[in-house]
Amino acid sequence: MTIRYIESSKLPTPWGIFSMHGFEDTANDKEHVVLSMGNLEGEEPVLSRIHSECLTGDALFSLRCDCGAQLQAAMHRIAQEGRGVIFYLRQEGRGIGLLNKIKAYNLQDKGADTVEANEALGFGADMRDYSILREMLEHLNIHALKLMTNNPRKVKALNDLGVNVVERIAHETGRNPHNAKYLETKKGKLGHLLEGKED
Ligand SMILES: Nc1nc2c(ncn2[C@@H]2O[C@H](COP(=O)(O)OP(=O)(O)OP(=O)(O)O)[C@@H](O)[C@H]2O)c(=O)[nH]1
Ligand SMILES: [Zn+2]
Repeated sequence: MTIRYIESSKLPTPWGIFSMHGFEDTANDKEHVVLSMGNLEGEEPVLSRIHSECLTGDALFSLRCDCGAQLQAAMHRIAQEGRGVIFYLRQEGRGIGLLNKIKAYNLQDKGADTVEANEALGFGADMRDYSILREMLEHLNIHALKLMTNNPRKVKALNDLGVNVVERIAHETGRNPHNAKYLETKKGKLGHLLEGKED
């Protein structure tokens, strides 16, 4: 058990008032945030987003990726349903960290794709670990997820951990001229289910 629940508060947003729950991973001092709305308990699967930190996309308006648009769309959808949860996991850069992601972006500026850049830096294409979710789900009394994602590998990784993902909900948004090649690489090399539709 490395996840410690710390405290909860309200988080008013443009889409509605979420509850914000703070967790600490005592194994590496990472601080994770969960946003929730409505009553998560009970048998009905919970509309969910498992979002990996992307400082550039989530906070700095970067158009290199689709993260910011996906986060906003998830908040909007949960607010519309009145019930759901967003796990904001501090796994920046698919687990390689912010500074390594900037190194990877530098290689992409010179022509590498997102996978080649990670590999040139000595990392796997995706270094994320979702195992901390189990303790968070237990704490929140969540039994089954309807997961907003385009990434079937994420669904498989979760199911392998014993997390009950009963449905995948396509979550495609935020395509623009700056991230079109990046999204094609995610589709071609990382297996993301993307139809290529414009917003
Ligand atoms: N290493 C690296 N990480 C990136 C790059 N672009 C975005 N990221 C990170 O990728 C993570 C998001 O993963 P994605 O592959 O976009 O999406 P996903 O979470 O696997 O799938 P979805 O649920 O469909 O969003 C965030 O942590 C971003 O910081 C990149 O070019 N290189
Ligand atoms: Zn991003």
